[in-house]
Amino acid sequence: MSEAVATGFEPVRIGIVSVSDRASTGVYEDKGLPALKDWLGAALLNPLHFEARLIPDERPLIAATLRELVDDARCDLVLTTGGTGPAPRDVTPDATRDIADREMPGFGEQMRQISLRFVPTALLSRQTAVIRGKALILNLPGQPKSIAETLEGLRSPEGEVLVSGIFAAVPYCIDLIGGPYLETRDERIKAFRPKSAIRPRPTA
Ligand SMILES: Nc1ncnc2c1ncn2[C@@H]1O[C@H](COP(=O)(O)OP(=O)(O)OP(=O)(O)O)[C@@H](O)[C@H]1O
Ligand SMILES: Nc1nc2c(c(=O)[nH]1)N[C@H]1C(S)=C(S)[C@@H](COP(=O)(O)O)O[C@H]1N2
Repeated sequence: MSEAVATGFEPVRIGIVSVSDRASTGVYEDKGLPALKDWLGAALLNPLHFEARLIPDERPLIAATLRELVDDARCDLVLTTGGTGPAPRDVTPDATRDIADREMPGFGEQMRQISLRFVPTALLSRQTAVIRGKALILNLPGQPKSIAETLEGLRSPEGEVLVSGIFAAVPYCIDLIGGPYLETRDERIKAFRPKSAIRPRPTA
C-alpha cells in the first residue's frame, strides 16, 4: 500500500537548501536544514520526502541546485535559507530569479512585514518567491530562528494571529499551480483556502 493510501494524505516532495559560506565549509554547524525540516514536519500532515542541500553563496551553484530540485528531484516546494541580504555574496534571490518562470512578490513583502515585528533590519532582506514549472520556491533569511518566524508569523500570548505567516498561503498556491493538496496542523499554521477549494479531510 502506498503512503498516500495509508494516511489518506498526498505525499509531498520538499527541497530544503541552506545557502551559507560558513556552514557549508564547516566554520559553524548548519542549523538551517534542521530548522526547516523540524518546522515542516510539525506543520504538515502529508507524508514528506525531503531533498536537502547545503551549499555556499555561489549564484550559478544556487541556480543549478534549484533547477535540479524542481526538474530532476520533482520537488513540489523548495525553501532556501540564507544569502538574501545586501552583502556582495548574498545572491540567493538573484539565483532564484535566474531559474524562475514567474515571480510571486507577495511572499517577500509579507516576510518583511513579519520580520519587522522581530528586528528593524528585516528590510535588509531581498527575499522573494518564484514559480518554476509546478513548484513554488521560497527564500527565507539565514538566521535560523527567522525560519519559524516567517513561516508561522506572530501570535499574541492569547494565541490570536497578529501577523499572518507566509505558510498560510502556500497550500492554496500549490493547488493553483497543479501540485499536491497540502494539509496543515492548524495549531501551528492554519492554511487559508477559499471555501470552494477546501477538500474534506481524509478520516483514515
Ligand atoms: N546555516 C546557518 N546555520 C547556523 N547559523 C546560521 C546559518 N546561517 C546564518 N546563521 C547565523 O545567522 C547569522 C546571520 O547570518 P548571515 O547573513 O551573516 O550569514 P549567511 O550570509 O547566511 O552565512 P555566510 O556568511 O556564512 O554565507 C550568522 O552570523 C549566523 O550566526
Ligand atoms: N525574522 C527575521 N528576519 C530577518 C532577520 C532575523 O533575524 N529574523 N535578520 C535580518 C537581517 S539582519 C538580514 S541582513 C536579512 C538577510 O539575511 P540573510 O543574508 O541571512 O538571508 O534578513 C533579515 N530578516
